Amino acid sequence: MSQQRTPLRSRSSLANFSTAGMSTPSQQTTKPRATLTELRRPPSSRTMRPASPRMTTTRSRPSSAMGNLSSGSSRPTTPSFVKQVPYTGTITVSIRPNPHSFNPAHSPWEIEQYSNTINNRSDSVSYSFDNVFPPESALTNREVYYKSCSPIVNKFLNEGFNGTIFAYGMTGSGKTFSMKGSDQDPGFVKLSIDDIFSKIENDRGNKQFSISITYLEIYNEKIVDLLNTSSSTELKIRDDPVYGTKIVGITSPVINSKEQLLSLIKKGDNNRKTSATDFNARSSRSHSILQIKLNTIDLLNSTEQNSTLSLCDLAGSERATSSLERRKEGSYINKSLLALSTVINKLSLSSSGLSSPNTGNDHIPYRDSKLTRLLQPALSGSSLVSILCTIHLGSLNSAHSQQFISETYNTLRFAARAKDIVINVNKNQQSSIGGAETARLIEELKKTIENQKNEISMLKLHSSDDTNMDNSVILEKNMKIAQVVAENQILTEKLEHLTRLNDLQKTETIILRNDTLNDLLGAGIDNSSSQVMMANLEEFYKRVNYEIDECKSYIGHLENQLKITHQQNAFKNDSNNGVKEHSDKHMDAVLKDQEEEILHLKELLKDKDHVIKSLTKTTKLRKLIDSNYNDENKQSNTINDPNDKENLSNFKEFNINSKKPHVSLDIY
Ligand SMILES: Nc1ncnc2c1ncn2[C@@H]1O[C@H](COP(=O)(O)OP(=O)(O)OP(=O)(O)O)[C@@H](O)[C@H]1O
Repeated sequence: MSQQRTPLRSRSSLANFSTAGMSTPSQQTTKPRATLTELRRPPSSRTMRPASPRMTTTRSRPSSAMGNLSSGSSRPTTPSFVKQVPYTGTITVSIRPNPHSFNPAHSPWEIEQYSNTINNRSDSVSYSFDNVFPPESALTNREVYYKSCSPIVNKFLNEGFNGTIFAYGMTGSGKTFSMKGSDQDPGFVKLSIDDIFSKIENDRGNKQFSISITYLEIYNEKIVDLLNTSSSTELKIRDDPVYGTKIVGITSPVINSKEQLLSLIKKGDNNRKTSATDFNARSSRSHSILQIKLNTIDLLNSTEQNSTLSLCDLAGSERATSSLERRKEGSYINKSLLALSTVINKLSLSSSGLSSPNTGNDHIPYRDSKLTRLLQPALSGSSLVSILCTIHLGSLNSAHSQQFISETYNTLRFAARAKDIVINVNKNQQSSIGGAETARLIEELKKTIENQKNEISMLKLHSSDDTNMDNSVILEKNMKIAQVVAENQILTEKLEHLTRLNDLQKTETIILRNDTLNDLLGAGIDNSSSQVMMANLEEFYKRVNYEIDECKSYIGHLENQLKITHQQNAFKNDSNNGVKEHSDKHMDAVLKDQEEEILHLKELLKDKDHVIKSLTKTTKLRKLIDSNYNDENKQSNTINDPNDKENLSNFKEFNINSKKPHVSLDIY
């Protein structure tokens, strides 16, 4: 990717600006707490649709609105994009058999490609999906990607939709083969990155793009940052109004080039836990999620849009294996896949109108596993989704035949339920650069808080029903409630903070800040613009100082809150010994959250200090260059007075020769 860019005029956060705008070397940045621009969109809701006929012997399903690119399919298409927003339709579901475990003479399964159907000969059960690929080794990942994923990647790139692609299936069935691929046959990750960068290349005249990524794995129910495995602290999931959920403290490097992105992913892949199992010599023992966050600035109509593409390679379901460690991993894997299956089942019932809202049965247990919690935004309507289900067609006389048949049935049932889910996806809002969005952001934050409160009530309702449950289950449920309450408390704090910022003058300050900064950095280097630049710089200092004051006051507010929580904690421990243990854990979680918030804010302040220092240095440099070039009478290498000598030493300090610098701002 070329480094030549016109100045960025966006309301990106200061922390982002300092890594991108200042063209520092590629950094692994941990994002600070949400800034104004980060607070964008709460997850949107699912819609109900009329009941679809449940499984009989033959399932004929509507295709997803992403369009079926295969020829010959006669199935109707579900409603597609109506005037761009929202998207109402089904999840794209595709089936891909592993060619190595297929014996056509003995397999109970047969595939009808023209109708995208897979049938079991022994019991005449038949399933239809958006795509059912043939079990051929010659079928490339590119062909599968083109039919099952590229419509979603295109919507992600061109229309600002979030996209989620995940591979699900039994161990050894071909998930990693499809997602990761090989040098000869690149997988979905590489193919979507190719699409992203060719889009950037094509649109570089009219649009500016910035990309950041996160790459994590869920191993034994713990989230591991694949781009920074040195940290021993467990990463936590939080609700987030922009992306639905977010991981606190995960590294999120800004991407400078395709090569850098691919090498980061390679690094992450190498950090992933893999081991040999009974079915796969290099089995993934974790679920991995790669998120590519794209910020697009349309220079023609001065709008900005954010969208996220999530690529997930799930671990495979499996039966008990001989190794103790593999068994332990396997039980975590199976538990989280069961949670995913339950979520999919409930969403499918809800979409079919078969669950009753009043009984509380439509409560979707996203919090039962880290996997479902992370996929929650996607499955609850903030993302277009494509699921690739990989299967073993097997053969009746193979050693693993029974396991293959039952796992393939499980996978197909999962796929069939997923196909029943109707999602109503809003594309991410385009925001005008320079327009005040605070009021809308506040509304969205309020909605998220309200949704959380409903979830808390729902969870409480369920706990009060559970009179026959044993103590450990009740405790676990209570912990879940405490967790949501803690998250809710933090979002409420954030809302208060944002509301305080919503004073018109303060909002303008935030907007102007980035414009000023851009003017400052994007200014030419003649004398008059240098003066403008100096004036801007002074203005900028004032504003940053104002924000620092705001941050300090917020830190003070949080510290106060912390004190109150400490006091309440002490009081509760005195007065309520019966629930002391649980109360302790809950309070600890709240305290830890608040301490993290303070830490983040302090980091933000540090970032700002850093930006001020960099700007001071830049200004000094510009002054030097201006004075050197604008003095036409001066001989280029003659040093006559003390100021010139000082200038020379300053040039040395900056390690430059006295040539006019080329001013360019890169956003990645
Ligand atoms: N469509 C395919 N064409 C050719 N080879 C395949 C295909 N699918 C899978 N394989 C091969 O099968 C083996 C297992 O595949 P892979 O590792 O992708 O399985 P997996 O589903 O990711 O398993 P796990 O859940 O254990 O990680 C690999 O050797 C892979 O190369």
